[in-house]
Amino acid sequence: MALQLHVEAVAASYGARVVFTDVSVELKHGETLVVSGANGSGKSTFLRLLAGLQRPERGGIAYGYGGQTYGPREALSLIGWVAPDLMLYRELSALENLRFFAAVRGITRSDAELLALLERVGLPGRGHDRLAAYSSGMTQRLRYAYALLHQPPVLLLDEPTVTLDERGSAVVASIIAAQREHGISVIATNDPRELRYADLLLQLGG
Ligand SMILES: Nc1ncnc2c1ncn2[C@@H]1O[C@H](COP(=O)(O)OP(=O)(O)OP(=O)(O)O)[C@@H](O)[C@H]1O
Repeated sequence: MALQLHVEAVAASYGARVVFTDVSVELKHGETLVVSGANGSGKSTFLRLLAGLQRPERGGIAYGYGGQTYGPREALSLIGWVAPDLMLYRELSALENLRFFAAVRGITRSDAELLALLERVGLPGRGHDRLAAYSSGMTQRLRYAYALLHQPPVLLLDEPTVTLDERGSAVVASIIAAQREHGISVIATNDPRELRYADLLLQLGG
């Protein structure tokens, strides 16, 4: 099914601090939007609005999918989210984390499917290790497994390759490429190397 994102004249503030105003974007199925800008320009805030974790002060955000329109808060099952502040359970193994989040989402995944997903993100043979024993780059890889668990047509990636090595960055590149078949990606980044993913570029902060 085709997925579109419509963002119209959106503004965000925290109290008296205006982060951005009048941001509009149209994203079609298969496209990748890169959101760029200096520290504090509002990249994470923009992704949080798209994920329905925060409401815009003004303007509208809507996803079109299968002939229906969804606001961000109604679109949770359509969205996969990777961000540095995404918390996973350190006292559980990778596999247990994925089983838990599958249950929370009300989806059924066999252990074989979950292990295949871990292999896809570059964690073969590490499914039974507790996260407390994971490095920061391994934890970031697991965030991708979490985000892809329900095969979402919308992938929201905040600082996608933070803490990842070259092979980890290559895994991310293949996930973004695969997402072009499946829906859209929105990437918030300060890393100039990641501008190459952009079909559309949104520059925040002037
Ligand atoms: N929960 C919050 N309460 C108050 N102000 C906030 C909050 N979150 C963000 N801000 C402010 O909003 C502005 C934008 O922050 P945001 O994290 O969206 O920027 P960013 O472009 O993602 O930054 P970075 O590149 O450092 O990750 C900053 O001035 C920040 O201080």
